[in-house]
Amino acid sequence: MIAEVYIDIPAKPVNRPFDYRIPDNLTELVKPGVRVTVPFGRTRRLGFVTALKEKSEFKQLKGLDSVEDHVPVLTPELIELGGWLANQTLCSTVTAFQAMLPAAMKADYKKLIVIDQIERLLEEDPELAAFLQSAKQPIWSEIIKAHPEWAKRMQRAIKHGLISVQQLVKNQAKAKKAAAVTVEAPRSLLEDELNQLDKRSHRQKEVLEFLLKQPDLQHFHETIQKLVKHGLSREAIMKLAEKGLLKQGYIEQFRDPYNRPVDRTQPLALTEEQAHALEPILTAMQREEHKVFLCHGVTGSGKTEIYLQSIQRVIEQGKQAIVLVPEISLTPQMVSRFKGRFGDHVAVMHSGLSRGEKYDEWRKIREEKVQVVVGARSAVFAPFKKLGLIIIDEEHESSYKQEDMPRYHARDVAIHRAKKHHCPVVLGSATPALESFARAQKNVYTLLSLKERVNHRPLPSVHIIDLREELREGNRSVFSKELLEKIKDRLAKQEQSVLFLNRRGYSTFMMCRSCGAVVKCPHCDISLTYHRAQQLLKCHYCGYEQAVPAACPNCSSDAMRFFGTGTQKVEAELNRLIPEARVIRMDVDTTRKKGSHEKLLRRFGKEEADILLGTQMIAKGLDFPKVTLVGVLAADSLLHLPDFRASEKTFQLLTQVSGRAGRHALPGEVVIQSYAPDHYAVTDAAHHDYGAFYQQEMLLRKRAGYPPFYYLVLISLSHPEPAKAAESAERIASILRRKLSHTSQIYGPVVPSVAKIKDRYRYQCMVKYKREPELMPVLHQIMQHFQDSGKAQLQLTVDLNPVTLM
Ligand SMILES: Nc1ncnc2c1ncn2[C@@H]1O[C@H](COP(=O)(O)OP(=O)(O)OP(=O)(O)O)[C@@H](O)[C@H]1O
Ligand SMILES: [Zn+2]
Ligand SMILES: [Zn+2]
Repeated sequence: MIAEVYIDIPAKPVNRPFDYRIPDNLTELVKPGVRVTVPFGRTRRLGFVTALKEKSEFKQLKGLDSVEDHVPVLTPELIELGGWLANQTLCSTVTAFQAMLPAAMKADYKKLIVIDQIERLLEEDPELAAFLQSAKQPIWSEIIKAHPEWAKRMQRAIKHGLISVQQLVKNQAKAKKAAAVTVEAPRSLLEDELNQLDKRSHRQKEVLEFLLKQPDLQHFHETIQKLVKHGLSREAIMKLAEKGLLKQGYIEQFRDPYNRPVDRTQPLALTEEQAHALEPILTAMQREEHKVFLCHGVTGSGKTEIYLQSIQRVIEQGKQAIVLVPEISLTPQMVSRFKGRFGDHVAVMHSGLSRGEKYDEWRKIREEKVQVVVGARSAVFAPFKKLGLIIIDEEHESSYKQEDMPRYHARDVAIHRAKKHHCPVVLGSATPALESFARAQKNVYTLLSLKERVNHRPLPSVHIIDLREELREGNRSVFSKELLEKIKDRLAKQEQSVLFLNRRGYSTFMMCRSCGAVVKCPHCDISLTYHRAQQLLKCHYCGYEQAVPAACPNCSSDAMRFFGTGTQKVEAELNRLIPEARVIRMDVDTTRKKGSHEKLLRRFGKEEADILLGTQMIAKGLDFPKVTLVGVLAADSLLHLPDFRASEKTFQLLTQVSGRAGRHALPGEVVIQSYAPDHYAVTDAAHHDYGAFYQQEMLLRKRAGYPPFYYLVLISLSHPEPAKAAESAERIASILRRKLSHTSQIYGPVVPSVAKIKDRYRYQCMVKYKREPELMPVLHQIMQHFQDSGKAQLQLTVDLNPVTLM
């Protein structure tokens, strides 16, 4: 038999399978979807088997080395999906496969040292020989780490042909195992032993007595750790094992990242609007019909309950469900809503988990130990075999688009998978992406609307404050008089406030007041950010850091000042203005440590603070009953980004943040401070008017020729030499102009707003099109050409439907 294998070659993607002969002893084990180790060139690499066949067109085939998985890690559906993904996003198939699996499954390439001439080695370097012989698996990098001085000696031994180096492909994916015991002997033998033991062996007696009380002795299988917890003696257990009554073995264990009690919840009686929205979803599931629903419901309208009740039905059908949630709203609060309803049927996947934890959650899915996964973007690849439903909450979130290879959008993958499984997709949001709402308008998606909050709770009333006015009246604080009054009022009433600022750090950048120069990163064309805690200026692209300069690097003036407002500065000002208020600050800096995010929110939930001050990460998913005031400190911080989605993002953010207020019995109020108080993104958000915003924004997009009226492709390249970068960019633009139809518009090449990153000069070309049958073939050609022509220095990326143009 012959296996087709996609090989993990990072440098130069080879986008086709290679044929390998399957040795006789492995025929049973090699199946489509397993990972294998194969010889490739002079090395060994990991690969994915995608198909088996009888014959190959090639003659001299190499054989497979070994098989890494007992159970295929890719299902037939995922193998197909990988091919589709590679084609859609112009990446190699292996890259697509890797994106679908937890990181622990990536190969770990190591160099193993093998002794070839032991006698001569013993003579020449007895110390090294002894060491290598005693090591279980002598790995080059590990030895060098422990004994750097041995590098020379090992190199000499290699030169003399005494030892050699072999490429070893290590499988990082390991299940955690715990020592366990089973009962080997029949009940009668245990009883005999119990009677024979003398007094001094009372610890062994305890173990036997415990075992004899077990109802199903034959299938008894328990970890030693658990038995010891029951008060039994480890030594006694071992003694009984030595006697052959018990047998030692292992139990595979799942690390449980959410190992904490959750209160079980019951389905709520639905409101009329909820029932209306749920019904068509259930019908589609019943009929095994693929449909995409757009559930547009105002904040607090109870979308989550609709998700929960449709998942309930999925489980009853014996099928499985995927729930995608944006990374930052994958809070413990969110997770416990699903765990509370479905308990152990839920796996959770997000970036906060360790490698091992992620791998274990993935295995629970693969081994069908759970029916539901709640996770961030990549959970869309959960290897369920009988998908009954895919839900994407906050479907407008830009984090559903992956920003590196493969550049996929989770929405597209979800719809592709759901088609294969004949099941519905539910996209939910209070502020759907313009593209999605437009599709619903055209009946490509089915619109489900929830116009009211649960139990007719009012949406919060919103006040817009004109910051220019405040400044004219001499108020230089980041707080308008009105907002400050309202915060004090909540404090008096013992209610809570949430303050939102779309920035991080103490101040964003450093500028010279004398000449206007901004301190920039020497490797990237971007201003450095001041980090107060370390007193450093840092680059957010490449990590470069430097001390704060005393004088302007441009004109030597000492008038260097920090500009911009960050959460730290606001916190300091709050402490000054309202010293009695207890403030929790949540931003990248205070939530860096694992679990700190959760801890801060728990404290706020327990009312240990009056004010929650934070960045984006507090904009979503939070649901605290005592929050009656939300303040947005600078609504326009997003509005002026060079991005055609700037207004849409501003509208979405303002609506989401406002939605945190008055979600329970107490009515809520929102204060939006802005330098552009008349901008429709601000006023429409204040009026909770998605419809008006949609109309206005669609008009502008149509005029400017942006999505959803046109599709975009962004082709970006970078090169260490500016001239080479420019030349390649010109070539690409001219290929596009020559080969695409004249209905498509080609822009560029242009230098993007960040002109240089990590000492590489950047160029971009953009294609706008409505229908372009030649697009994919031409893009594939361009990728192929620039990869093959040995231009190793050139980096080229193609981004279809980019979420940002920066
Ligand atoms: N049928 C119901 N009866 C009573 N309470 C409900 C019902 N449905 C939802 N709720 C409650 O209403 C609140 C808001 O619901 P939920 O968080 O699901 O809204 P949402 O639409 O997801 O909001 P957002 O878009 O702001 O996240 C929650 O506290 C939830 O428990
Ligand atoms: Zn200067
Ligand atoms: Zn940099």
